[in-house]
Amino acid sequence: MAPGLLSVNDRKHKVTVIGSGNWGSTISKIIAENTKAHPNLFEEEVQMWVYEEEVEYEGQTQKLTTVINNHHENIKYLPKVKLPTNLVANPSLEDAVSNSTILIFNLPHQFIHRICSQIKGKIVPFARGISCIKGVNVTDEGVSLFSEWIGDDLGIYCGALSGANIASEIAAEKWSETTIAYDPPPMDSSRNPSRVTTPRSATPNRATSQQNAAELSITPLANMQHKDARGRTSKTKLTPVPPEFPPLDHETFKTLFHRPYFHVRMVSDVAGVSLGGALKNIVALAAGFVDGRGWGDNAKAAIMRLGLLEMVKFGKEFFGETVSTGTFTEESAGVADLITSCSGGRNFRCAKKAVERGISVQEVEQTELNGQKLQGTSTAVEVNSFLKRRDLEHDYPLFTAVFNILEGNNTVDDIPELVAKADA
Ligand SMILES: NC(=O)c1ccc[n+]([C@@H]2O[C@H](COP(=O)([O-])OP(=O)(O)OC[C@H]3O[C@@H](n4cnc5c(N)ncnc54)[C@H](O)[C@@H]3O)[C@@H](O)[C@H]2O)c1
Ligand SMILES: O=P(O)(O)OC[C@H](O)CO
Repeated sequence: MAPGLLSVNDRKHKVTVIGSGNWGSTISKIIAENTKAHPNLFEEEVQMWVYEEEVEYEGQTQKLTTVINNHHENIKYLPKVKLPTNLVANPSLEDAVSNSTILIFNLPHQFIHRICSQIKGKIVPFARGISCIKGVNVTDEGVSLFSEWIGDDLGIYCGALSGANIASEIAAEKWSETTIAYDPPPMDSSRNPSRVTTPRSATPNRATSQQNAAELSITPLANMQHKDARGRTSKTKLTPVPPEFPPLDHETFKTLFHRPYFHVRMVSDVAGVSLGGALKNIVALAAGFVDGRGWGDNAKAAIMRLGLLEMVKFGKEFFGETVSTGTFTEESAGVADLITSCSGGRNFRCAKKAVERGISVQEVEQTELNGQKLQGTSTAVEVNSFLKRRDLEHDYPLFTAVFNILEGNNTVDDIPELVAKADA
């Protein structure tokens, strides 16, 4: 090689996780284990941005970041789980993301807008993101995915991770599966022809044929305008990943997240994966309501069936026919997440306790979750305001019932009659 020239893949990716809650800390643990295991691809040290707060530890008031860095445990949001020593808690958002080429967004969805405005223009231009956020972004104009919103706001490409993933089980290294949707512009995977790629299926849930073709040839940068799986052209003109870095493709992301106890399936349906994670939280509240009322497993199964139908309908109606029904019915991000969330998720548990005690779900959240945040309550309100503006509440009777129960307009006893309209 000529002196001064970098060989392909001389550089490594630096990874930052933005968020350090129950799931943020668990995903950080997984990633730090994998960066250590794959030094050819990633810098070993992983940054984890922590929303700083004071905690009581060993009889003293200390900063949460200090406790995490000294004792390798997030005592507030993921207690009793040892975190890898190559995971560094950082209270400065700007510092945590500086020079990072992979950004993992993992925090309650209500905080993401402010976080993005803080780091806009301060990240590596060719960085790529993965959103682990379970929620949808609802504005007056409509509903969008956080992966899209993050990508457009920061001028990067962002995929999505979601699955049947109760954090505490995964942190304890109990086996589970997840789904990562990543459908980047062809240029990302095209500029490294030396990389060996395996042929991918042509089903809508696998890498697109556009990607396959792109991996085998160099795509001129002039042709960078990219349509994703649902035909949406990104507003962002992306900066290509330089050739001295390993490509940021399905293979690299699978390597970053896959563990023996955390199995990853890569797909391209970003909308389906994101919507599955967001909407199942509304259904999990309904499952908690009927369980708290003492109606048993048959009622809960009915809620899951109706919930799945409304999830698929919502995806098809507002995100187009290119959202794959298979994502909802076959992937961890769909039906599996629905089942686990309706069995033991926080939304389910808090809704159940609320009915048992005759108090609001928000009161249970405040008293029982030690700072962790429910996503189902705000998603139910946001989705309802979106449907109401379009006069579509009646087409989504379960989502609407959950909203009205949260608001005190209906009770759990009204659910059978309200959802019967779905079958009428
Ligand atoms: N916990 C799970 O089992 C799980 C599993 C899969 C996906 N998710 C999803 O992952 C996302 C993150 O969830 P989580 O469980 O890590 O969070 P969490 O429920 O533990 O929320 C607490 C986090 O919010 C942070 N926070 C509080 N106030 C803040 C503020 N003003 N600004 C910024 N951050 C603030 C806290 O520091 C803490 O990190 C959510 O969308 C959730 O639905 C959670
Ligand atoms: O605890 P929940 O209800 O936020 O759900 C956690 C995960 O999303 C389950 O996959």
